[in-house]
Amino acid sequence: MPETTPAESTRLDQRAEWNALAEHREKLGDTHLRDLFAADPGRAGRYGLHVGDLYLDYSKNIVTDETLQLLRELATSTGVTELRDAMFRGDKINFTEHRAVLHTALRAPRDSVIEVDGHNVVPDVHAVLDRMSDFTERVRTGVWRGHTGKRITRVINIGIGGSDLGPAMAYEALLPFTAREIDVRFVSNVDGSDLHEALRDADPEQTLFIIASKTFTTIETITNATSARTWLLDALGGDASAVAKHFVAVSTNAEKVAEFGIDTANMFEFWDWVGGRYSYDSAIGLSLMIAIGPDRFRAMLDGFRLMDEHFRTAPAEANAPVLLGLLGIWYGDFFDAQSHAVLPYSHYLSRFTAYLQQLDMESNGKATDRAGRPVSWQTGPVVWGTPGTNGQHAYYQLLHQGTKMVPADLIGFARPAAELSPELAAQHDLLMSNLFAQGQALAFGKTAEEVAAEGVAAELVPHRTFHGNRPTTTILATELTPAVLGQLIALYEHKVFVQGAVWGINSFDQWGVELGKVLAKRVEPALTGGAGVSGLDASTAGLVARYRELRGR
Ligand SMILES: O=P(O)(O)OC[C@H]1O[C@H](O)[C@H](O)[C@@H](O)[C@@H]1O
Repeated sequence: MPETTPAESTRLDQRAEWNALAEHREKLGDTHLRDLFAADPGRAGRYGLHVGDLYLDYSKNIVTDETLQLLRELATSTGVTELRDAMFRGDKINFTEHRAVLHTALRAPRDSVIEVDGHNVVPDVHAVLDRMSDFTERVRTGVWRGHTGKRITRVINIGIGGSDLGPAMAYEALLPFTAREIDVRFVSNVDGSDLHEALRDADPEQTLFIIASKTFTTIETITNATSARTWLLDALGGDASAVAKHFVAVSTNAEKVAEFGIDTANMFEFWDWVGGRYSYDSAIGLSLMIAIGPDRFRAMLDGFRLMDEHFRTAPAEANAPVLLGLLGIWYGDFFDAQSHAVLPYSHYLSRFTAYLQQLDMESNGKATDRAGRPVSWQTGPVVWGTPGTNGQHAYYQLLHQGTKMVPADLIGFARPAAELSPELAAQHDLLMSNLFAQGQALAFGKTAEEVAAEGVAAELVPHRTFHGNRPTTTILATELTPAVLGQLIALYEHKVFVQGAVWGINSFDQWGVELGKVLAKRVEPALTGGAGVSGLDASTAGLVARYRELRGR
């Protein structure tokens, strides 16, 4: 595997392994999960996988042993293993930005050696983790105090995208493990209402802002951070030295942090080999660490590491990220599925799918292969979903009887969250019975004969029939702990990796977000009234003119 631009290679859809899958798909035709289960009593047991605290049941996927074998052959021929090893080794596989992709180094053991340009990055990772732990302890125990000597009771993380979604998701996920005396908030939107709500009942003397931005140039974050500083200084009598006690930064860009006015002694560093959407276990997780404490943060890192090791060492047939990645390719490219639903049966995972949207869609939403050619196959799916039972009473109708195939992951936990009362904990069985029932209904449906046998009027039978054959993978974990969350996130990180590798795209750049940013900069002066509207297309110019009129400008 070359370190920079990959050489021209056979196009994915011209590979023999791809064609073999296409033929196999044709032969499979309308084979129903009902037939697959009837023909193979051992299927459920065989298509199950234990990794750490997770159990994956993938038997409700429209696959046979042959399908899985052919998919693995595709993975082999497209060099997934080689690219994986190159990633773990620190090669610059993000070749459009000349960067290594080493989020796995963020959870590497202290004594391991991972080099980027001849420099071992592991001691740097642990030095920052140690500084984060020390700072966290000082905030949590009240040793770190605000400018006027009061304890910190509110932490506001200001960041967006990868500098927001990870800690915000994990904070929700691990709420039962958080120190409730510190209220942690996340502000991302440049809509002033977001910061307004976080500040509404905040005491400036007791508020700590974490300005989280890899580049420290992101307009939304810098704008919100500037407003937050004004709010603080206005409240504390304009003494600029107050900033040092109320603002810390998380970034790769010390120069910009200093320029903003935050002392780099109060900066927690990470590095360009950590992609934004892969960064929440770096210093970007500082807000989370303050919420759950350093020990639980490290337990979460252990969970990530467990999955890293599994991905690095398990054979393809028993490798969970490989398996999930290949199943997604199977549906996207051979069944024309356009989306993938992630449906957690846990209230605490309410932001989980939003987090995965960036992880997956920013990574694999690409249409140019690594050799610079347009792809002629499907790449990343639209990822969507919300917590389980709520979705059942909203959009599951389409999952069951709509015209689209939506493969789904159903995620559930054997034990309820630790702090529930016995009465509320007892509701867990009902929650989980819904998860199991949905997987069953989606896979097996209900035939017209079965409906008719229940005495349903003939004209209603077609309406009440469920075709079934809608694939799901069930991920069952013991309990939503920090370690389990780490395992789950790393599972999806590596799944996304496998898919990008097979599709032959660079999963680690994100040029697609640039154009809108550039245009926004061009449009803004026209909105505020100073500049004319020249250079805009007719539709946009019309909208701008209308906006100005409505604002009385
Ligand atoms: O952390 P920052 O540099 O502020 O970037 C925040 C986000 O903005 C960008 O638009 C990227 O698309 C994201 O990948 C990134 O996570």
